[in-house]
Parts: sequence; structure tokens; C-alpha cells
Amino acid sequence: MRTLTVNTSNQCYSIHIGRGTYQMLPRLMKEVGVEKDRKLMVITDSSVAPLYGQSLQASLRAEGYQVGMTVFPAGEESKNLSVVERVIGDCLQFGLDRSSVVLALGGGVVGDLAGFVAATYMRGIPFIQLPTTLLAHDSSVGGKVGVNHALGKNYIGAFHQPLMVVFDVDVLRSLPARQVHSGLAEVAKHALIWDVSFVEWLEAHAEELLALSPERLTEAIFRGCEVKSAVVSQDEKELGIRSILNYGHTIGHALEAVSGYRVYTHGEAVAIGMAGASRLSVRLLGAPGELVDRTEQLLRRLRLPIRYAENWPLPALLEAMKKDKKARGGQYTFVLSRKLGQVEMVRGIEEAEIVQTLKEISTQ
Ligand SMILES: O=C(O)C(=O)C[C@@H](O)[C@H](O)[C@H](O)COP(=O)(O)O
Ligand SMILES: [Zn+2]
Repeated sequence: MRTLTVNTSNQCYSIHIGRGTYQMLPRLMKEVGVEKDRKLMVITDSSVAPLYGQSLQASLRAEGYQVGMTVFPAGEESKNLSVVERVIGDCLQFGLDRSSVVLALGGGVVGDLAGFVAATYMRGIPFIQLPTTLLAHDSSVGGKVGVNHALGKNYIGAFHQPLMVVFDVDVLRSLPARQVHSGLAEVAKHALIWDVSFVEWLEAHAEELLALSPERLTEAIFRGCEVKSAVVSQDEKELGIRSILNYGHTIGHALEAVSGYRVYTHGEAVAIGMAGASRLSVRLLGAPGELVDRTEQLLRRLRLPIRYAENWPLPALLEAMKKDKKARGGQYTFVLSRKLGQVEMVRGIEEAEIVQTLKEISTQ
């Protein structure tokens, strides 16, 4: 098992990554002070519950914990306030109090929703992230929790750091290929924004990652979390540098929103967004053309799309980008790259530049 730490101004927590880590959960919980007198609530979805929910609940009960579980329908469509309200109802029914702990067992949607429940239940209780997808190596770290609003992604949320994150790499073996690819997009993002040697490592080991080699996956998650942890430890609430973790997300979130979250996985949308951002970077920041080639080749190698084929209405895409959380005063705001491994936030981008970029990354 490999462990690293996130150090925010008021909380320090560990990320444990390895094989069979769920078996170590009782010991790890003890280490963070979660003793048996504290009630636990597993929050998970309909895909994960039959695979790991019941067994997790049973193993913690066997250790003497009182454990409840609530399950909501799998999918981004569930990431909304009415599901939050229902889940909070289940927590109340089970008798969670302020000393209780939420266990978020699942992918990004579960982590974000369960984290939001933990952030708001009785004004905030602790939670532990148990990510079951590769994508969640990103979303489970850093404390961004929340749900979607009809007008856009993650518009309702909070910063609420977990007590710890426990990643069991064996669990990834049950993931459908498309979910693996989606997670690799966020891994690639961490490399592209921060670390050229990580880009080179991904280029060299793409096939082994796609074949779900546990050692390579552990390394990829560890290195991705290293980047995330370094950034979040400097800027927990996205007042500055943390915005670089949003590379590819201005276009990505817009694509997700206009398509009603039903066409692209988050990672696919972000991959197309990074292809777009690399092109804008060459035009606006004078980044070398190599940036586009390396970015697009890496994403292709990881079986990710770099173009969108559907004819989404341009005004809707532009409107969604104007409402991006990074934007101020309705100015288009993107994270762009000066060179491979180095990015920054750029405000006030001309609409014509974005329209041109969207043309280049659309196959219509
Ligand atoms: O942790 C961050 O900060 C990120 O931006 C990571 C993103 O990959 C993640 O998708 C995040 O949930 C997006 O946040 P948002 O504030 O753009 O909704
Ligand atoms: Zn993301």
C-alpha cells in the first residue's frame, strides 16, 4: 500500500492506494479516530451496492460497528438536490448524529453527492472517500463536493475535506472499459498540467494501464494524487492556483451540460476539452505546436475522444462556458498551457477564438 498526504490549512489527511485496502479499513479507521461507538452510513449507488456495498457493510458489522446503507440509482442524473434530500432522510432514519461518519463508496457521482450530504447534514459531519473508479482518484481528493443544477454542473456544493481516502486498486478490475478510459483522462490531465516526466511515463505505459495492470494503476493513481495534493494543499478553496485542476473543463463541462450528461462520460468531455485548450494555448499563449500533437496523441492512446461529432448548438455551448465557475463578469475563462506541464488561468478570451477552436475540435 502507498500513502500520501493532503495538507490543507485546517485539515491533514491521508490517501491510501493499493490492493486489498478495504480489508484494512477497520485499522485505518481506528488510526483516524473512528471508534466503534460512532455510527457509520455507507452511501452508494445501484451499480456499486451489489458488488461491494453489502460486503463492506457486513465486514464492518463483524468488527462491531453499527452500519447503515443507502443506495441511489447509478448515473449523473442522480446528482441533484432531490436525491440529496432523500439520502439525508435515510441518515436521519438511521439515527446519524454529529459524531457519525459517512462512507462514500463509489465513483465520482457518489463521492460528490455523499460528500455534499456529509458537508450539510446537521451542518457537517466527517466522511471517508472509498472511490471505486479510476476517475474518482481525482474527485475523491480535495474536498470539492456537490450536485448539479438544471443550468449546469456542480453549481451547488461546498468544500468539505474527507477524513481519509482509501483506494482499493483490485476494485478497478470490475470497471467497464469506457469507465477506465474516462478515469485516464483525469490522470492525463494531472500529467499535462504539472509534470512532463509523468506525461512520458503515461506514453510509455498506456497499454499496461489499459490492461489494468495493478502495479501500473497504483503508480498512475499515486502520481495523479501527488499532483492533486500539491495543488490543493496550496489553495484549498480555489482562490488561485487550484483553478489549474480545471484544465479541459471549460469546454468539457459545457459539452456535458448541453448533452444532458447522457452522451459523454466526464473524462471523455474533459479529453475533448483538453484538445481544445491545447489549440487555444498555441494561438493565444504562443505555446509550441508540439503541445497539441503530444496532448492529442496521448489522449488517443488512452482511447479517449479528442473531437465531438454531434452538432450541439453553438449559442448553448458558449452560454454554458460563460457560466463556468472560473468566469468573472461573464468573461470567457480558460486554463491554458504555455508548454507541456505548465498551465495558467487566462481571462477575457475573445468569443471568435473559442468559436474557431470549437470548429477545429468538431467533426461536423
Ligand atoms: O479539484 C478540482 O479543483 C477540479 O477542478 C477537479 C476536476 O477534475 C473535477 O471535475 C471538479 O469536480 C470540477 O470542479 P468544478 O468546480 O469545475 O465544478
Ligand atoms: Zn474533472
